[in-house]
Amino acid sequence: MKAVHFGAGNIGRGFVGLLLHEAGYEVVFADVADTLIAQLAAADSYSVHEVGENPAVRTVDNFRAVNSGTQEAQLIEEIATADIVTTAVGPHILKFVAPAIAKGIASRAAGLPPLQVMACENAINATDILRESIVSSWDEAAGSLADAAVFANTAVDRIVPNQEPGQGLDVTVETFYEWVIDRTPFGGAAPVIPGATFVDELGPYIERKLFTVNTGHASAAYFGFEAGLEKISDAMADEDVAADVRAVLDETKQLLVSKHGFSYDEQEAYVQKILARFTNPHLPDTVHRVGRAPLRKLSRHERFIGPAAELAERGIVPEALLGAIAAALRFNDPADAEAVELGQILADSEPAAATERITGLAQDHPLFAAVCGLVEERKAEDVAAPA
Ligand SMILES: NC(=O)C1=CN([C@@H]2O[C@H](COP(=O)(O)OP(=O)(O)OC[C@H]3O[C@@H](n4cnc5c(N)ncnc54)[C@H](O)[C@@H]3O)[C@@H](O)[C@H]2O)C=CC1
Ligand SMILES: O=P(O)(O)OC[C@H]1O[C@](O)(CO)[C@@H](O)[C@@H]1O
Repeated sequence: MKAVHFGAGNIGRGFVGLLLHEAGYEVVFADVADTLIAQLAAADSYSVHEVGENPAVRTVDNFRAVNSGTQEAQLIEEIATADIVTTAVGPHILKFVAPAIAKGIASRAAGLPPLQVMACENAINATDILRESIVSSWDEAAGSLADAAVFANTAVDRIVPNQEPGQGLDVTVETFYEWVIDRTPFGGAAPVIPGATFVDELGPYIERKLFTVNTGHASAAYFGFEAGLEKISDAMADEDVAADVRAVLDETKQLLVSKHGFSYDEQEAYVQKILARFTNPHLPDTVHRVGRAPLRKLSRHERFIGPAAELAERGIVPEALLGAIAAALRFNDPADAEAVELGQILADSEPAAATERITGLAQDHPLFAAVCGLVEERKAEDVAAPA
């Protein structure tokens, strides 16, 4: 059994690649980072260090590597003969990996079972996003895409921080993980991945994960950044930050319980478990990594505006989420390209235009005025800031 996995970064090596390896797949890592691909090609194995409660070290071997930027023919051949293709490249990168996947699917020999494609990204229905891009570059002469590939959405959850320099290919991760996969597209022929959980209705799980783990984690990052703290565990040790994060998760809990019918107690237990994960002092995780890409995180259906908009539509003012959005607007990390772009939008545009551009909210949406007020405040701070 062979899996081609795009993105040999933190989640690629420390989570998806590990679980595919443990499921018995030979993993072919595809990435555009030359040094990383050279390291993987030269290595026989790497270690995944699980830190926190019940720490463990797992070894990954039986992998190969291909440079998806420079070795297209080899990549297409790997995909043509694979059982599974997965990605962990970032939601905005999916459109760039789609053409090679389309060509690989088109090159499959007649009689092979359909290629099983799963995007493992922090985005609602990331595989659908990938499939749309594959459809756009599909060559109709190759026959029916639906006969040649099956696409399943997934939700992935494991905190994998940026790795310390000098660690080589080894990855430090938290002990917890959850990979939830929509079983329904496989029609009885789902892959056997013991570390994954297959469900018949993925939607509520994806939304619960994004609006709890990711909303909470990013809130800790933005509140922590505002408080001048560096590590996520230090941010969570700060009483004010912890209380603000808790208040945010109370609001998303209210939405998730009423929208998806999770019981109050079940959601509370989920929140408690996640808050404990954020405090893990063994993870060298920073507010800069967890707060990365604020424009993506502030977009319309993402972890802040998504739940805040739905609460506002229900007549509820999401005070705590608005606090987190205000903190996100202050995430001016000069090393983060999206944070720099966010600063530029705030500087160059009028409040209403900036709000629309950053959040995708329509001006007549019940959340718009409150967010626009925050944008206005943020702009005033910049104007008032010393040069
Ligand atoms: N790190 C974490 O704790 C978690 C991350 N995620 C999601 O997993 C995805 C990946 O995140 P990380 O592994 O943290 O990022 P990362 O930056 O460590 O890894 C991404 C990898 O993708 C590669 N890449 C970029 N463009 C590419 C292309 N065109 N073709 C092939 N490879 C390409 C990069 O070189 C890099 O090695 C993101 O969607 C993220 O939201 C989900 C759950 C947890
Ligand atoms: O690219 P993103 O959305 O910041 O993804 C990383 C996030 O995913 C998580 O691992 C949660 O699964 C968080 O640790 C982290 O904040």
